Order: sequence, then C-alpha cells, then structure tokens
Amino acid sequence: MNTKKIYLITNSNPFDQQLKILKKVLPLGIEYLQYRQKSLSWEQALDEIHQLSILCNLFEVPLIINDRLDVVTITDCQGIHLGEDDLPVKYVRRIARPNLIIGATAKTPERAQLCENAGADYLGVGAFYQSSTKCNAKLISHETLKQIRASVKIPIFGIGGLTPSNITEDIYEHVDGFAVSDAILSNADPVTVVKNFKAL
Ligand SMILES: Cc1ncc(COP(=O)(O)OP(=O)(O)O)c(N)n1
Ligand SMILES: Cc1ncsc1CCOP(=O)(O)O
Ligand SMILES: [Mg+2]
Repeated sequence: MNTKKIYLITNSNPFDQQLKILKKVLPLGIEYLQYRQKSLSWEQALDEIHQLSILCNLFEVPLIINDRLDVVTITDCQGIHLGEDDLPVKYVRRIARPNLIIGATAKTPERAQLCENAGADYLGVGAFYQSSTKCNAKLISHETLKQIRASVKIPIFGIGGLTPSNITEDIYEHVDGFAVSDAILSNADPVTVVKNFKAL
C-alpha cells in the first residue's frame, strides 16, 4: 500500500483557477499546502493567504508560507518553508510560536543534518527534474538523495518536476512524500493526477 504523502505548492497560475482545483483535491488527502508567491503585492498576497487559510482549515490541511516569517506572524497559517537563502531554521525555531511547522530545503547531507538539529520538521529535497515552477532550480543526484536519507530521521519530500510517471524506484524508496506544483495545478484533470500519485 502506498503511504507516500502529497505536498502541494501554489504556482503563478491565476489564483481563482488554483482555488477551484484546491477545492477538489484538498479533500483527497494532502499533507501540506504551501503558499509560494514571489511577485505579488502585500495586499494581494495577504488576501490570497486569507482565502487559502479558510479552505485549509475546512479540510484540516496545514498551510505553510514560503520564505516569509513576517507573513507567517500576521496570518492564520501553520508553518514556514525556509531555503538556503532564507532565515536559518535555528533562529526561526527560537522565536517562532510554539508548534509552528518549520520545513527546510536541503541539497546536501550536511545541510539536512544542520536543519534537523536546528528543529526542522521536514525537508524538501530536490530538484530531481527541470521545473517550470522554479526554472533555475539546481538538480541533485539520486546518490545525494540517498546520503540525505541516511543522515536524517525527519520526513523528506522529494521536489522538482515530479509527475506520477517519473518517480523512479530510487526516488520512491528514499522519500516520505512528493512536493508538487505544476503536475497538479496545471493539469486539466488534477483529481486523477492526485489519485495517480497516491496509487504509486
Ligand atoms: C517543500 C519544498 N521544498 C523545497 C522548496 C524550495 O525552497 P527554496 O530553496 O527556498 O526556494 P523557493 O521555493 O523559495 O524558490 C520549497 N519551496 N518547498
Ligand atoms: C520550489 C521548488 N524548488 C525546487 S523545484 C521547485 C518547484 C516545484 O514545482 P514543480 O512540481 O512544478 O516542479
Ligand atoms: Mg525560499
């Protein structure tokens, strides 16, 4: 039986289009929803987060904000995702409200261990394939994934251009779930895609 989790990440498609999809797929069992938005005004972003938090609360899906601790502090969300260029996990854990979910990007075993020791709840590891959502994402090898898996206990979400048909045995074996944006949010039949991920 497949026990892999699905971590959905918003993209730059029209927000209303994404909302329609989210209403269909969040009830299917999504582990986390991440709001990832690099270019909107504060006003628009806060409005979108407000809409997402209502939906996430309804389906009991934790809402994670990418990058921005300031946004986390003023919105109704459950977590933050921090990359290598973002605030260090150690400091965010120290000042964050209790139980805030903290995720971190790791592309090396050293960084994976550092983040785990600093109190990260999960890791995002990739990219495995070219991604249209993050065009400049650096690819990592299966060997690096194996080393990261061996170096930490916290859950690992594989990321980067993942679809139900390109998950290799190596990826499948070494991750706890799949972090996905385009394959679900840009597909005409997102419900089938989620079901296909779950059927792997
Ligand atoms: C689940 C997950 N994993 C990795 C990332 C990438 O984060 P980061 O390296 O900070 O890059 P940006 O997403 O900020 O461009 C992620 N967002 N989520
Ligand atoms: C945020 C991020 N970091 C590495 S790849 C990526 C984007 C993931 O989206 P997609 O599933 O569309 O490749
Ligand atoms: Mg980031």
